[in-house]
Amino acid sequence: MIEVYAPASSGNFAVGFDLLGAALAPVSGALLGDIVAIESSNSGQDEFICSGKYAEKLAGPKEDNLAYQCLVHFREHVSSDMPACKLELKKNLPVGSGLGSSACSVVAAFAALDKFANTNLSQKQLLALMADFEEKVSGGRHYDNIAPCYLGGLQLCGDLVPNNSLALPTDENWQLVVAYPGFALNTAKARAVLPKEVSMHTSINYGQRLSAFTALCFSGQFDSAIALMKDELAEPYRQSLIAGFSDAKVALPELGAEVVAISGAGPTLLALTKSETQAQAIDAWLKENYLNENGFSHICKIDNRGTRVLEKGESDVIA
Ligand SMILES: Nc1ncnc2c1ncn2[C@@H]1O[C@H](COP(=O)(O)OP(=O)(O)O)[C@@H](O)[C@H]1O
Ligand SMILES: N[C@@H](CCOP(=O)(O)O)C(=O)O
Repeated sequence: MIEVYAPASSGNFAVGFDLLGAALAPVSGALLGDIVAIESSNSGQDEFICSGKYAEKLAGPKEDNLAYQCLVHFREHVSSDMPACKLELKKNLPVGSGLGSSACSVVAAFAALDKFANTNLSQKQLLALMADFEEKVSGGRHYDNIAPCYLGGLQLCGDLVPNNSLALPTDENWQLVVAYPGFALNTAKARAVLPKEVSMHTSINYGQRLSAFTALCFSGQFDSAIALMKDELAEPYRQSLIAGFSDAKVALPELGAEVVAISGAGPTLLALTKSETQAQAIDAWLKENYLNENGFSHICKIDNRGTRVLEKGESDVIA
């Protein structure tokens, strides 16, 4: 049996709407992401199981589940002679969270199928397959969850980027606090509130911020880079969809947060600081003030490993 883990990711990373995203690893060492287990099927037919903490949100027909759709697509279009398999999605991320939940299932499923069938697809082929599925559910073609989820790190990604993704250097001191408030916000819905067009001024600001952020990361000037982490494209239109976000945006800088942003399309909040003590204070404030009984908050670092095959026993500690 092969078990493939795909980490949660934070799309946009404040400064790169649809073009920048980071993979996340809780400092506790626990896994925050979906797992796909795949093995040969004894029945001679493909089998699908969805388990895990958030499986009940995907309790409908298996045909509605992205991981099952990946299996069907892979057999029809990539490897028709692949042996019959039993594929289990362990759904450990909440759906509609802003942590790249749909990307996580898609990436884990395709990576597991590629390994099981020994198809050895290239990075470009896999990312293209993954982006097709992300596009179907979210209402826009964006790589800012699938690329970091698959490759790890902080990725600048898009159709015009060579191989669709380029890893940026990051500061080892970054502490990323991600707080999921416990309710869902559908990505397609959060994209529908965005303006279809933006002004020349806004476009130029966006280009400046993202290009300067990228150049500063490459020259190791991380403090200047994070000073540019501002989202003028999506946050102004989305913040009213996220109860508590505006209050957190005011409160968290007083606790040392250098950036407070919406993670992906929300409702997860992303806060960045360089101090462990401040990260703990931010995490405590969010637990007290931002979450309902279904929410969670984790202090994370950037996950530089991305999607990977788990060793035996490694899947035991789920965040
Ligand atoms: N395995 C899966 N993981 C996540 N979402 C799935 C999965 N299978 C189907 N879906 C559907 O895809 C949609 C994903 O919603 P979206 O808001 O894009 O999630 P997220 O922002 O967490 O990626 C939901 O309608 C959900 O029911
Ligand atoms: N760039 C996308 C990111 C969506 O991330 P998700 O985790 O909410 O699916 C957007 O902002 O719409």
